[in-house]
Amino acid sequence: MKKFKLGLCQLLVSENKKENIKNAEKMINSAADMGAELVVLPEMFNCPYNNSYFPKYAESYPDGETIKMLSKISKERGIYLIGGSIPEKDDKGNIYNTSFVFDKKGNIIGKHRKIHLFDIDVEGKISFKESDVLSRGDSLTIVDTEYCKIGVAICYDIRFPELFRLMVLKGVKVIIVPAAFNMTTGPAHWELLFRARALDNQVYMASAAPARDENASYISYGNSIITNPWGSIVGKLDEKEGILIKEIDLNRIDEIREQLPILKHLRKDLYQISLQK
Ligand SMILES: O=C(O)CCC(=O)C(=O)O
Repeated sequence: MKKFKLGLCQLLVSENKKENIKNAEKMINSAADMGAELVVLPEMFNCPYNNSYFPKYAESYPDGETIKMLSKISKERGIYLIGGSIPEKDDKGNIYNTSFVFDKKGNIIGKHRKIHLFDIDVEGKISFKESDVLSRGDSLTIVDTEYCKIGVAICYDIRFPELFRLMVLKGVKVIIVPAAFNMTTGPAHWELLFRARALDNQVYMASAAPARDENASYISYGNSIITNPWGSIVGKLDEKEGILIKEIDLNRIDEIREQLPILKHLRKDLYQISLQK
């Protein structure tokens, strides 16, 4: 199948975990009602994006309440679901920023633990140090679907082009990056990063972000987005809660790669990137 409908859910995240889970379920249902076959949630959609909340909101696979809801709804609605991300606890007590991915029968088909932790300090604007609380993941995440291979990364991961090129060299055609940019780096870099990764790799890129809450300790930029292999924006939300549904046409990837064969023109005799683990 060369075309499918992608749905992004941009939801408002509160301090109430149960409410967040309920809201996510409601929005997934709406996206499915609107015809989405692959639905995406934002980064940390069940928990405010703040280190002090992550340990308390963390849950383990497979018994966590958020994880169970995601599996149930993907089965009920017969959709692929990229469950944004949530704080995940392993059996050693490490906490990760993790995206759980489900197929149309509610089976888990992928689990991405954010590889690059968001440790930044932009003077006078924003500081964040995920590594104070979170551990980092160590693997690429690629899932097989009936449409194509789909890559998954989380937020700050998008700033590392090697990761995306590696996924594309492994045959990925669509890359989903649940994210929560902020009011400093969002206006400056958000669109640019999604357009650039799509253009560099001639793939579709998409992200769902939390809706903006001006009273939160970390203010999300919102602007959930889909970019295409030509580097253009296919659709984008504003800062409010909302759902974006767009058709993904995989034929466009083949056409553009035929006309502008940059992946064929790689000088692998001169340079190469490889996975070390
Ligand atoms: O890279 C950025 O500017 C934002 C990253 C971020 O918010 C995150 O990784 O959660």
